[in-house]
Amino acid sequence: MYIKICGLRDELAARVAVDAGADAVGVVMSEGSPRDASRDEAASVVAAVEGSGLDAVLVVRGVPARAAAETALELGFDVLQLHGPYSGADFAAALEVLPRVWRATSLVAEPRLRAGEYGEEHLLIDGATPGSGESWDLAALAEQETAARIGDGWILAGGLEPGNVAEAIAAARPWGVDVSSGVERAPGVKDLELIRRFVRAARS
Ligand SMILES: O=C(O)c1ccccc1NCC(=O)[C@H](O)[C@H](O)COP(=O)(O)O
Repeated sequence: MYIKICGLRDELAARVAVDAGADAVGVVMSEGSPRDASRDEAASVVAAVEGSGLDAVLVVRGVPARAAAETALELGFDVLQLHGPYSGADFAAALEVLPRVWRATSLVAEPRLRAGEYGEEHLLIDGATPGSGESWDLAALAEQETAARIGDGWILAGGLEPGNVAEAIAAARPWGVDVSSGVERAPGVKDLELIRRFVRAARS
């Protein structure tokens, strides 16, 4: 199970994610988010995971795709996660700059989702409001027709936490999981022990 800890802004939390056995760390650069990171904060997270084998993922919403990819490249990120209503053309533009781009959206916004439709490396299926910590109904993902249409290699997000991630994995059968609010003690403030517990629970 591939595990991404999202919304990091400091070196210590990034090192804890590495030591806990996560596969990726995410940095959100999105105005209005309680996790909106400065360039310096983003660079410190990238530096903390460099050489560890973890993917450093830049998460943006509402930023033009090519500009976001250029920022990801400049700051040393491995992956760009375009979150929200980006088009196939936006993905093509980002992919000209960076070879690894993920698409993040929800079944509410895009009921007919298919992994890889926009040339993305991975599809992240989130709840309706990214970074809200709100759980959503995973029943649709378990339906055979929907699961077959979506395909493989997708990441589940939205309202996950140490106490529910194992059950969510069993119900939805994703390739990976992503968490932000569920490993925080306040919006935007990561709890190091919850990061460790989340990774353990997702691997259990
Ligand atoms: O986390 C944010 O504040 C955010 C803001 C704008 C766009 C995306 C954002 N987060 C993206 C993520 O990948 C989150 O980890 C994902 O939505 C899950 O969040 P949560 O329900 O809090 O675990």
